[in-house]
Order: sequence, then C-alpha cells, then structure tokens
Amino acid sequence: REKVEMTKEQRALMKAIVDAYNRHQIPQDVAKKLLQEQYSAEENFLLLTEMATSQVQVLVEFTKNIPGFLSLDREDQIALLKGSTVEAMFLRSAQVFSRKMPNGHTVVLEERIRKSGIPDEFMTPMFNFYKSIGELHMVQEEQAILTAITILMPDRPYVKDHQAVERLQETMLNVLRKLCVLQHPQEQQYFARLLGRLTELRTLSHYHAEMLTSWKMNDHKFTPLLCEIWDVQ
Ligand SMILES: O=C(NC1CCCCC1)[C@H](C1CCCCC1)n1c(-c2ccc(-c3ccccc3)s2)nc2ccccc21
Repeated sequence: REKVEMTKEQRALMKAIVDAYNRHQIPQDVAKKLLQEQYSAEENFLLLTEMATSQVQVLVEFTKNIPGFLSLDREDQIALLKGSTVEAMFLRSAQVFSRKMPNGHTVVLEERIRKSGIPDEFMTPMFNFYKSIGELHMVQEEQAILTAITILMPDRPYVKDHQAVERLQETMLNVLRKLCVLQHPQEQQYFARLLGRLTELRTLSHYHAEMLTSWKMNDHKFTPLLCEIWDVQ
C-alpha cells in the first residue's frame, strides 16, 4: 500500500480547523451541571435553550474559520448554518457524552438525560447514536473536520451554488480520509464508518422539532433565534 501523506496545505487547513474548533468550546460544561443534580423538565428545557443559543454563536465563529466559507454567497452561508446547527448540536452532544469520565459518571449522565423531559420514543435512537460515536474513539482533529463537513453539506435547503459548497466539502473530505488512514491504520473502513455516522446524525436530527414541542412540560418558550434555528412555534 502506498504511503499516505498529507500535503503542506492539508496540514495547514487541518490546523486552522482544529484551532478554531478548540477555541470555540461551549463556555460552561453542561455535563458537569447535569452530573450535579437531576433538574426538572422545565429547568432542563431552559438549560438546553441556553446551551443551544451559545452553541449557535460558537458555530458561527467556528464556521468563519473554515477556509473558503466566507467567500461563499452570503445567503448560502446562512442556509448552510441554518441547515446544520441541529446536527452540530447532536454531534457535539455525542462527543460530550462519549468523553472519558470517571467511572459511573456516564451512567449517571445517561440517567439524567433519560429523565430530562425528552419524550421516551427518542431515547433509543439518540443513545444509539451517542454510543456509535463513542465507539469510534475519534481524535479531536477528526471531530473538528467532521463538524466542518457537516456544515458544508451541499444539499441543505435553499443552497443556490451547490458546486461551490461541494468543492469546499470535498477538500475537507480529502483531509479526513488521509487523517483516518494515519490515525486508524488497522481499520480499513474507518473513514467509511465515520461518514456513515453523518447519515445516522441526519436521521436523528430529523425529529428535533417534535422532541422539543413534546418535551414533558407545558408552554414551551423559545427565543426568536431558536424559533428560527429549530423550526418551532
Ligand atoms: O445540553 C445539551 N446538549 C448541548 C447542546 C449544545 C452543545 C453541547 C451539548 C443536552 C442536555 C440534555 C439533558 C437536558 C439539558 C440539555 N444534551 C443532549 C441533547 C438531547 C437532545 C438535544 C436536542 C438538541 C436540539 C434539538 C432537540 C433536542 S441535545 N445530549 C447530551 C449528551 C451529553 C450532555 C448533554 C446533552
């Protein structure tokens, strides 16, 4: 098998993405809060809306650092952000859930999420996704580039210049492919498995509006930003 090597440009691109990904972490650690105590459905809903609002801001900042993103058509930039925030939220949640924690913490965290107010029918697909992400043991470079690939999805609704987005995404996919070979030399199909998770992620995110409107509580209040992002109200 030929030696896989990243070009100088690819290494620079990856460094830019990873730095941006690490710079734009979520301010306070939601897992820590959830491990402290079991909140009511109302408190959890509020916590999610707060986390989601800061996650959207974080995502906008991260996206600005994706080389080429700011040269896309302005409306396409918005369409890509609007179309990917929920998936990015679940992807980041999966990474938070799969993070190495002291024994027993993951069990407690799962318990807290199961009792958070999210309707029961979404628990199995959600935790299946979280566990399938955890099993991949992604390195942070892979997490960062996978997030960029999720944002640069050409088939999001209302994207006009498909080609331009496809070109950017393809550049990212080439970097990810090489990274997977270098990081997981034993697993031939690791790259394919990673991309398979994006399909699972899209399916999971499909139910997000119903998850929110059937949260086990009365009058669900959303901020204007979240109404826009979450297709609710
Ligand atoms: O805070 C959270 N996630 C942050 C989002 C931004 C990025 C950091 C993570 C929530 C909490 C769940 C329990 C109740 C409070 C909120 N969370 C979820 C979600 C389940 C369903 C979710 C959703 C998203 C969009 C639309 C409809 C539903 S997110 N999975 C987690 C796994 C591990 C730690 C937290 C986790």
